[in-house]
Amino acid sequence: MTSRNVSRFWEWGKKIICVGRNYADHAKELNNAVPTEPVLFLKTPSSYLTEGSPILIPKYSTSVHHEIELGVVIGKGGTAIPQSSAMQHVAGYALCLDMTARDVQDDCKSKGLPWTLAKAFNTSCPVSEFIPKERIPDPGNVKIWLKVNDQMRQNGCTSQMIFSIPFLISYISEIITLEEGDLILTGTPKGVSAVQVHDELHAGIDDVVSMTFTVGRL
Ligand SMILES: CC(=O)CC(=O)C(=O)O
Ligand SMILES: [Mg+2]
Repeated sequence: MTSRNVSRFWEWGKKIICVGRNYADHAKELNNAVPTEPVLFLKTPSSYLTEGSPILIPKYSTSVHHEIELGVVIGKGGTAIPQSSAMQHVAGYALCLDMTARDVQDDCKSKGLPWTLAKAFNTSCPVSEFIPKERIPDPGNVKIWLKVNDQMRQNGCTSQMIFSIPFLISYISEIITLEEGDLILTGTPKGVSAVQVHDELHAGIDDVVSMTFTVGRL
């Protein structure tokens, strides 16, 4: 059997589990309650996008927002993983965008429908190169930022997260077995806004990684 390299996790087609409203400042900017339990939703493997290809706004949306997030790449699977050993299951990280069709999400929310159309469309999960675990010794204190056409739009720190990475791994794995190659998106800080065709999105974690994506339309 040929062994696969987790540093190309987006090619594996594993789960993308997203945490919503994990930063109080972002929950408040969208008039959402600050959660007392993690809010979870999923993206599909066809959401993945790597640098060099454009983010495509779906035909059914006129308001796709950027959400910059730290992604956690699972290296060792497990079910009901205790918080105390959760970090042993992490292979590394990726800077990620949770592109969101906000107009569609608002409509789904008002009708009590799931967020799939808003969150899981093709190209809705642009990712950076894989960041080995050793390069981020404290993932609970990492600055993540995003500029649109050179203007800073999001500039947050993972220390603002309501639920920590070990807690999230433990919580999620009680419900959904985690596997090697799965990705957890840990939520976005404030500053989300709509992107336009031809916009350039440039994002980074200082001294660790940066990534650039352009925006197109289907
Ligand atoms: C309201 C949202 O879209 C939640 C979300 O994805 C987040 O990162 O927060
Ligand atoms: Mg998000």
